[in-house]
Amino acid sequence: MKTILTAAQTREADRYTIETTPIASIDLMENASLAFVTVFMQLYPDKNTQVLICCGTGNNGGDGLAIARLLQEHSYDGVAVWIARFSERESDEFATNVARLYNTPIPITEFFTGDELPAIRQRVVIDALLGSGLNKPLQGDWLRMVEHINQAGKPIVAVDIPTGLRADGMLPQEEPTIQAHHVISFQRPKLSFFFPESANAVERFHVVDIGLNEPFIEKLPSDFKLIESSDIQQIYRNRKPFSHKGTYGHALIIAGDTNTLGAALLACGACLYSGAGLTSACIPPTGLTALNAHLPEVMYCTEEELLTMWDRFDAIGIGPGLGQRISLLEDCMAHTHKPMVVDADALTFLSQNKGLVDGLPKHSILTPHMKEFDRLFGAHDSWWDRVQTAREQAMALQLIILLKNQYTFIALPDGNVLINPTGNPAMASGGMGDVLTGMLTAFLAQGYPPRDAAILACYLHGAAGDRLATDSGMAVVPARQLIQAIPSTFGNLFPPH
Ligand SMILES: NC(=O)C1=CN([C@@H]2O[C@H](COP(=O)(O)OP(=O)(O)OC[C@H]3O[C@@H](n4cnc5c(N)ncnc54)[C@H](O)[C@@H]3O)[C@@H](O)[C@H]2O)[C@@H](O)CC1
Ligand SMILES: Nc1ncnc2c1ncn2[C@@H]1O[C@H](COP(=O)(O)OP(=O)(O)O)[C@@H](O)[C@H]1O
Ligand SMILES: [K+]
Repeated sequence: MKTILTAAQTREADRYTIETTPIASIDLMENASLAFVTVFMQLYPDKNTQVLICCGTGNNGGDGLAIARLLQEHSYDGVAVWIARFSERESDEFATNVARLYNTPIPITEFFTGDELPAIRQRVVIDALLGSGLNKPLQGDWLRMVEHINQAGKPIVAVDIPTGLRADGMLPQEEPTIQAHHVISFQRPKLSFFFPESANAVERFHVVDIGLNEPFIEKLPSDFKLIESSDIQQIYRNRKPFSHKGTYGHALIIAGDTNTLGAALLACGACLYSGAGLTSACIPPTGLTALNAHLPEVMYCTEEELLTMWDRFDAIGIGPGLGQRISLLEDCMAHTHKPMVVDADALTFLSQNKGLVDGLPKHSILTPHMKEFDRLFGAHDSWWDRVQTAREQAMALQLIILLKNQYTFIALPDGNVLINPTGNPAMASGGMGDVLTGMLTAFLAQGYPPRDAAILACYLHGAAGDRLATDSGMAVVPARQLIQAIPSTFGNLFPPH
């Protein structure tokens, strides 16, 4: 897992690296600029691309100047530089790089006001106006220049972070920023990239290593960690020789009502395809034919039968499409003490009966989307606040709160918040959450601790969606199809020995 840093912590890592390694600040800037240029050249390999680099006079601007020089050294001969001299202050590294740039043929235009800026004729703009040093909203000349650049309608590649976007903390919806098509961010993605409020500022981001001291960074106190594929490799256990269905646990899905049986079928299908040894479905009798037709591997269990069967199940997932059958949640809570997965209608029921939340088995996994979350824990104006609440509630209630979104936040009882990097907008359609519930239940049934089950399920759910969207070029990934891609996604990530 990678620790996500605040802007202040990035400065700390910067200072520590300079103090403890034989690297000067100006060389660190050169590293960062070279790392940027390496990715930029992959994005725009045509050396005839006309590039305008807009620089401030701090270190972000210093990066921009170095990038201009390096692009020119790599034979990009249509490079031009604008310098926004809206402040008296210049950083030392900026000053050094200006002097270096004046030794090249690159045209440099300096602006002392944001009024009457010339039209942008270049094909691509690099935004190096302000970086993580941002300390107030853009206004005046800065704002005019940022608006001018956005209005030019050219692809924008931001250095480190789009100008105007805060790296962390609350993101006011209406604050203007550069609207970047790509952001090439140094050492770590910024926390704000994972919040929906940054959608206009960041279309895609790339992260480059610039040589900051990694052991120091990993020791910095941070509540936020980004999940990586290596974490999945560590957690996942391949199926063993001589194993049998009993080895992989018995999962129970309590879901579906007469008109919402599909949700139950999706959750059961995902549970089956995620490797539970046995899957039972407690669905209404009217769904039996559909269950047998669609998922003959899954066993049917009536509400009456449940009364004598609770002990047989290794894990229970409850909620998708449960409708009127919601009293089953209380039965379930009365009879099982193992962590369970609570989703959809079961979450709504909890938000109407808040006293019940305390009675959930510790380390149970709640899977609210934004609206379900706010119904449970109160309205929030920003994702920053929502995630803070998730963290506090996960600790107070000793539950795992999986706050679903493009980047799902997994708030753990120990106060850590994990961010899942997989998944894409092709997955934004009904039933996708039911699939996640089935996957979570399957991993719990297989004996993964709840934290590991949450990480595995979120990561593989998104990875299966990414495989279909990216490798198979599907613009929309229906939940049913995602279920079928689960086994091959596993197989791809963990080839059998
Ligand atoms: N963190 C690192 O390890 C490295 C960072 N580098 C670069 O350094 C950048 C940070 O540089 P700086 O700290 O010099 O800051 P910036 O270049 O982001 O900003 C310069 C100055 O602008 C002023 N300012 C902030 N918000 C403003 C606003 N809304 N309107 C007008 N003025 C405003 C502040 O006084 C700030 O110090 C990073 O984003 C990155 O691009 C790289 O040079 C290499 C190493
Ligand atoms: N843009 C997106 N990128 C990645 N994942 C997404 C996106 N939109 C939705 N998802 C995933 O799909 C699921 C949607 O869950 P939910 O809203 O509960 O769906 P439903 O109730 O229809 O089953 C979540 O796991 C979420 O992370
Ligand atoms: K920038």
